[in-house]
Amino acid sequence: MLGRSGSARSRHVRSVGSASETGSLGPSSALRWPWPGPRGSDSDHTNVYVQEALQELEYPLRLQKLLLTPQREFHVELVITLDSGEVAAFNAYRVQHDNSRGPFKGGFRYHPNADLSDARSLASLMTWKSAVLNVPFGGAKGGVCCDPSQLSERELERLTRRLVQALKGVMGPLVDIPGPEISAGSRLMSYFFDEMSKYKGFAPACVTGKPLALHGSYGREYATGRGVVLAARELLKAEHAGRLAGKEFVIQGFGNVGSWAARLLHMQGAKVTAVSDSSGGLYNEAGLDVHALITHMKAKPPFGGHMSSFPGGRHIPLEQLPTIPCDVFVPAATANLVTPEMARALECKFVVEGANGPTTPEGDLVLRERGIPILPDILSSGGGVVVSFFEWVQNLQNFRWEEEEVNRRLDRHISDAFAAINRERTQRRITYRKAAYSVALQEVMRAHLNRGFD
Ligand SMILES: NC(=O)C1=CN([C@@H]2O[C@H](COP(=O)(O)OP(=O)(O)OC[C@H]3O[C@@H](n4cnc5c(N)ncnc54)[C@H](O)[C@@H]3O)[C@@H](O)[C@H]2O)C=CC1
Ligand SMILES: O=C(O)CCC(=O)C(=O)O
Repeated sequence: MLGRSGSARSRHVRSVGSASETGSLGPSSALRWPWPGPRGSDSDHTNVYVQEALQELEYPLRLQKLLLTPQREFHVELVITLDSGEVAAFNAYRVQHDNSRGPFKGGFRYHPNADLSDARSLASLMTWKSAVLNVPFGGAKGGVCCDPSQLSERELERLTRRLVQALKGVMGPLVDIPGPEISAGSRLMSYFFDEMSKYKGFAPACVTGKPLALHGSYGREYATGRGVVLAARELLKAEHAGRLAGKEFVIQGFGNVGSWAARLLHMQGAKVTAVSDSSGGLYNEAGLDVHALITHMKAKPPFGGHMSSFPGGRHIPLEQLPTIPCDVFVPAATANLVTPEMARALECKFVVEGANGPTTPEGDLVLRERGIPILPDILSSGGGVVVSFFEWVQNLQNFRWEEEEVNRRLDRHISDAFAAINRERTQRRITYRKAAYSVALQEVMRAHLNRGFD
């Protein structure tokens, strides 16, 4: 019953061209503990947390391996003609980690550092995120290794169409559904949908995060930021720390997730005293006027477009951000920024993770030792995938829900997930992160066991 390491869970890596499914995971006798991750990758922080939670769940080693390794991996080369007429090749990756609970789901990020090792860790994270938030998806993640700031809109479009052409055989509404991620917003999702439609017919459910005008859902654009706010609300309640109104927040990262979280917190009466983006930070002890800041950031230079020219706050260096006293620190930029050094510098009462993997395992340990509770990414950065699920459901039904309906249901998913994690945490006297992984692992394992292995 347990020995299915060969046929169903195959791994496949290709260097160029379109993807197909072949290959084998190798003999199960090669199992070791602790499992080092595929090809011994040491940058897989998700597996550190998975292994920690697994230690107390007493699953047989062979089943543990299912959870620690991706089901399939694809590496393709995308060749496009640049606007200059030159030809350029870009590497792209898709890792499909687990689909026992539903189709693979997760974004494609366009980033100069996108690589296979990152995609593995993030695909696994998506499996646990979907499970803990009770959406019927598995986990996947992709990356296109490029610097989007150096590519024109037309070049990004060509790259996205090439991506679909390379991976169309292993994606689709009931197989693997991408969504937005770093530097990949609704515009690129539209190209993905349009290109996929050439091969699959009308199938808006093949990708989420599309614009409203093209079968997107109300509420998806701000869903991840909204999820952060809802998760913070539940945390404060559970910790007897009161309500959001009046609380001080410091937010690292001012892109889709950070800026929406800031805006929604501001609307709820919380005080966002400091924010940062990759260029630097901004601080106002009395609370930043978040709406004015967003308007300023959207304006074109010389009237705006940059944090440092915003008149409503003091410009601070990036390293000063964590030292600003606050109730809640929200890392919403990129992975691994909360290192042990930053964890020691933080002057907050709570951390609510808005980014994927913002805290290194070593940073996590420092915060634990300091007694600062952390709400983990698999819960608090999950608003996006929850509303992506709603978008997928609406697309399959060819129907659109009202915005209030979307937001009400998102609130329910986040608060139910928080309650399940908090029960596990208090019963077993463990951290929020360990409790979240424990709940997620049990969900996924139940699915595996119910589906069987023959
Ligand atoms: N967009 C979405 O729906 C979802 C995003 N996430 C995660 O949230 C995080 C942010 O994603 P998005 O907001 O979509 O990306 P984005 O590209 O819109 O924004 C990223 C922001 O982080 C800033 N940043 C980069 N390095 C920084 C540093 N060292 N210090 C301070 N700020 C820095 C950038 O300047 C930018 O403001 C990522 O980890 C992503 O994986 C997670 C779930 C869904
Ligand atoms: O909506 C989606 O599928 C993207 C979500 C995602 O990649 C994430 O939550 O990290």
